[in-house]
This record gives sequence, C-alpha cells and structure tokens, in this order.
Amino acid sequence: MVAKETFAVSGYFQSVAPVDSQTPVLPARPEPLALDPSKTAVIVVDLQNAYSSKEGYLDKAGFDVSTTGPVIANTLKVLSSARKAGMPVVFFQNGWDSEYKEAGGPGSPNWYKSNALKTMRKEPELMGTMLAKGTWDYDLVDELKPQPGDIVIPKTRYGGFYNTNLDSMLRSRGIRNLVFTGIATNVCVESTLRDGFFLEYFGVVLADATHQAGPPEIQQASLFNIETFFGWVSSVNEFCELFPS
Ligand SMILES: C/C(=C/NC(N)=O)C(=O)O
Repeated sequence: MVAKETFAVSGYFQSVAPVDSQTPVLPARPEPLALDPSKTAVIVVDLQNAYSSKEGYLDKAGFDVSTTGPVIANTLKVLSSARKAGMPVVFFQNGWDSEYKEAGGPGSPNWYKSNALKTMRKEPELMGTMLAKGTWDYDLVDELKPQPGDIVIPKTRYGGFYNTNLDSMLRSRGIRNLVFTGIATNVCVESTLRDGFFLEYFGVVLADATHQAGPPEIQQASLFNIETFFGWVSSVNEFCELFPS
C-alpha cells in the first residue's frame, strides 16, 4: 500500500528539470522547463476577430492591433508542432450571449472594466456587435479552424479556468504543463496562466505568439511578471525546434 502511494506520487511529479533523460527540455526564462508532450497542452487564447482583426473590438476601442499578424502565423506553427507531438490543443473563445446577460450588469465589476461594454455604452450603435456569440467579432480568425479532437472552451471572463470545464478537461488527460499563445498577454493570457499556477499547472508563454492590449511596454511588463512570479517564457522557434512538425 505504501509502495503504491509512493509510485502514484512520483508518477505525477513534475519538475523544471527533466524527470528522466527522455523528457524534452524547452529553453525558457528564467530556466529551462521539462515538457513531457503527454502531459502538455497548448492553449490558444482568444484568437478571435475581436482581438486581432482591424474593425474588431480592440481596434474599435482604440487599441493598436496593427502588429497582431505574426501572432496568428506563429500560433499556426506551434499548433503544427504540438499536433505532431500528440499534445491536446485548446482554443478559448471570449464573449457573451447577444443580450450580454453573461457579461453581468452594474452588479458586476466586469460591467465597469470591460472596454467592450464601455465602448458599446458610449457608442450605442455598436451594441450587439462586440464579443457577442454569433457575430464576426466573436468568431475565431479564419486562419485558425479547430480540428477534430481539439477542445473549444467558451469563457465569459478573462481567466480561462473561471466558470469553465478547463480544469477537468486538462486533469482528465493528465496535463500538467500549459503552453500559451494568443491575445492579450497582459489580460486573458496572464489571468489564465496565474490561475493555472494556483492550480499547480506549469505555464509557459511563447512570447512571439502573444500580443498585449496596450502599448509595447505592457508586453514586456507582463512577460517580466510571468517569468519572475508565475511561470516561464520561451519562443515559437524554441518550441518548434524541440517538437519538429
Ligand atoms: C482587453 C481584453 C482582453 N481580452 C483578452 N482576450 O485578453 C478584453 O477582453 O476586454
């Protein structure tokens, strides 16, 4: 009985160092991270028109989306490597029902902080167009079509663990490591990575497959925060070299 428990614990054990000489090790900051592909999932955060396309929500709310193109191209490279390595792929889709009931009314801080809701209140003709399910804004960008076996998780708040089945989807597959791409680094990516940290997931952001909401220094601030306090930072090339497609 004791031996069985010890085995179960050591089988679940994860470390920033490789658990055996076979485990691939991703170059990362602040130190390399062991990534067993059978315990690793890629999370594509909110690559919807709202966040990466001209005329989408972020653009209309005054955020610069002119340099988001590489995020999509780089995410495609990551997905090709991840699929070849047998890693599950999870797509998040952020937004609400067309009447914005899921967004929360004045009793929710989201009503005051969501720049989509604020923009629509300021420009009522936009009401129903931003982040509403069934709209172009809510749709994933055309380049990223989920494939059979991929997991699509709708979410109504910044963090992907909150009020979703993400944790059980990951746990039931034995996933311990989360590789992040998507938008926005400082909002939904960082929120999800932080919540994952609290739930004992090892989170790594591929910096050049993410983009911030705000000026460029916000990207650096978020990456600093992640590598210093909550997880690891690596790059698309490093990931794709480790897991060739
Ligand atoms: C600003 C913002 C970011 N979302 C995200 N996907 O990071 C929002 O949803 O309002």
